[in-house]
Amino acid sequence: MSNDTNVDDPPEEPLQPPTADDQGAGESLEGSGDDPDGDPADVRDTSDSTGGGINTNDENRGDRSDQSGPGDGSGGFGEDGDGTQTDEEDDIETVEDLGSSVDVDPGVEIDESIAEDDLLGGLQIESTADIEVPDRLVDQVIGQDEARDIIIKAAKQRRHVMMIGSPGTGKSMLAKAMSQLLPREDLQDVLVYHNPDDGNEPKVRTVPAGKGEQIIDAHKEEARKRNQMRSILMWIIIAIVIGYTILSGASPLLGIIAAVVIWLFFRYTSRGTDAMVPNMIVDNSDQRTAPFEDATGAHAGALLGDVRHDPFQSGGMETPSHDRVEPGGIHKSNKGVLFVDEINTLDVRTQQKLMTAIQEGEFAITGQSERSSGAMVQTEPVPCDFVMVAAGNMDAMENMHPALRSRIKGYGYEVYMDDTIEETPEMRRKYVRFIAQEIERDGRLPHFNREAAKEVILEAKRRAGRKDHLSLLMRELGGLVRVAGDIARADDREFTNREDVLQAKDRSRSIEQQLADDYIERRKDYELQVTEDGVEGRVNGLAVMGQDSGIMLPVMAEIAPAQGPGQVIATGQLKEMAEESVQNVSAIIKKFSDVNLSEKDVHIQFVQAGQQGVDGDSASITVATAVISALEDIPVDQTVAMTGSLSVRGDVLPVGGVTHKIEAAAKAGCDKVIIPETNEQDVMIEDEYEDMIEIIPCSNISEVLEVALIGQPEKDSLLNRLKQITESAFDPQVSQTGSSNPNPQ
Ligand SMILES: Nc1ncnc2c1ncn2[C@@H]1O[C@H](COP(=O)(O)OP(=O)(O)OP(=O)(O)O)[C@@H](O)[C@H]1O
Repeated sequence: MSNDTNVDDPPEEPLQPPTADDQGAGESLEGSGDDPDGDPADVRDTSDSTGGGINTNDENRGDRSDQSGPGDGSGGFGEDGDGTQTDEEDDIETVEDLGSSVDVDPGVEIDESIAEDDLLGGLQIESTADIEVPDRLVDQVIGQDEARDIIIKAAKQRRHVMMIGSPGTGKSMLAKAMSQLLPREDLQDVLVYHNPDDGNEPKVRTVPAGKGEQIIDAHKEEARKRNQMRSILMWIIIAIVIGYTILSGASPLLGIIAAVVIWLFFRYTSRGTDAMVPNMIVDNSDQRTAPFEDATGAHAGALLGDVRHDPFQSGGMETPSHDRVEPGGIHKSNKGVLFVDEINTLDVRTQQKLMTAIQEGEFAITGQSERSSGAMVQTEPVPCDFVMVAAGNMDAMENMHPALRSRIKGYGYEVYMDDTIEETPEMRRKYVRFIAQEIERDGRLPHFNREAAKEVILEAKRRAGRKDHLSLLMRELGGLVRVAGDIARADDREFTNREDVLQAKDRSRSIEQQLADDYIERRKDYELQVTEDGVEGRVNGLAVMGQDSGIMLPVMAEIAPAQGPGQVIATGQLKEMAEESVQNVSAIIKKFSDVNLSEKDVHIQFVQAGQQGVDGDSASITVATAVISALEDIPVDQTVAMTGSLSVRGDVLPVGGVTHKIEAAAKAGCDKVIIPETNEQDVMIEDEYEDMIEIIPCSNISEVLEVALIGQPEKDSLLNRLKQITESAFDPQVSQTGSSNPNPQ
């Protein structure tokens, strides 16, 4: 390997491991500004022995073996907000130093005596403008302590991470934060050179970040000088030829033709000089942090690199192959973070290639389209020593290539993102800081006054759907902050106030919520809504659409003698759920009724429901009530709505989204709503609905029927029979001794 790099010659023997000499000044170019005679052809590197050289790819490959051992982190993280390293943070050595999740800045006064009950956690502020936003992204993350710790640890150890969880919980934010934690000094520029031996296999070289530009400039300057010299030479030759033609008395036309031929010759051959300028495919000169590449939904070319098609291909008009090389996300994220959301959407071949790239730490670039001239070209391996952060929901994990998953697992961490977090005064304070963060990020919104901030936190509580918890679906909460801020901004107000937040809540209704409201309106038009009368076999069920919209879905049941073996006949895609509900309730029916369900056809209809309306088995007490009502000919109170899951023993089990369901029942005009007793603590309905509806928690099916059925004495008789069987079912003594079973085997 030559020790001097002339700009005309790409470094040779690219795949030999560098010697100590190679790594030093030998093959490097220094900035032309330092060159005393200004000649780029002999520029030299003066940087230290590890930083300055043009690197062969083996240096990158060497890094990979380090990855298999634990604790091989390159350390050196701890940056200011711009991601640049600061001296005092260079001392940080343990994950714990970085891992402790920050509260609001210590300068803000906190009244601890009221913190417990105050929605702002005791913060003594006028508005969110008093809160300072931390510089580093990792410190801005609210909740997700485990994911945050793992990101910090993985950055130190250069491990891959898989984050699974709901959208908008901070997965890409954490991946970006990770790139700020990786050391910046490892960054490299990647240059692709023309290969004079094989035009279809361009050479690849890496240099420390920022050097690439100097090399390109030096090559361009050299090419410019050569072209200048050639031009002078050309004009001299043309002048001689024309002079000779004139002096020899030959036709001037002959002289002009000779001049044109000479000009064409020089022009044609000058292309070779331009081809010597390398193509910098990765330029990290301006990177203030390690690179972060979001390859979500990228096609193969964008992820793995590509070589552009050349329509001319030969005859001197073609673009040299090294100039047509385009890097992929895997190359641009070299020494940084490659973030891929919904990784299962990448096709299998691309996932396999990604796996190879992870394993090798380098990946040659070739044309991705088989019919393109780019497919003929394949570069030497290009470094792609990235840390991958894969993200998605549970489907993404199940459907991703098993070998790729095992690679991430084997060389990294997996973490599940939380949807809610326990509400503590400190956490409420962080939510106030979140509002300040979102305002700062947007850059135009007015800050929130105390009351507005409280309303946002209240909404986070409501959206959590769980007692003493706050929702961590932060993107949606950020949306509320932005809409409220926009309302205040439109009025040119200094601060966003509570009314703005309330209005924003109404305006930022999700599509599902709008659809649900539309359903309710239409039901009213067609009189499908709540009536005062009792109806046999018809129960007002409740469901959730999307994440935050309740809807009332009546369920109707009809029992008819079966022609053959009895079956459950349900409409549409809810058949499975209906069958399960009937099976659950059949155990109870068998005990209190003489009717043999296996000789009956049970018809169930979810009135006007699409599949999206009902989730899991949350309608099973509704189906059970409808079936029992139809079976016993006892009408159901139509001013009652209900939600709850049912066990085979008749227990009412908890379900999700109770708050939204209760609100939907109130909007639809119901007077009472039955919910599982265990869900009582999760209820956080808006004040406006509180007086509209009575919430009745129930723990077993007889309590549900007690509320829902009307029409004595049939109801009393049914409840008596039911009581006997449920009491014996719940009697621990009976269960323990097994005496309820007359014939124990
Ligand atoms: N835990 C969090 N702390 C602070 N802000 C957050 C958090 N999660 C999300 N955000 C805010 O929401 C925005 C979107 O979050 P992000 O893109 O990280 O979500 P995601 O989980 O990657 O979602 P998706 O899977 O839909 O891409 C962030 O830019 C940030 O403003």
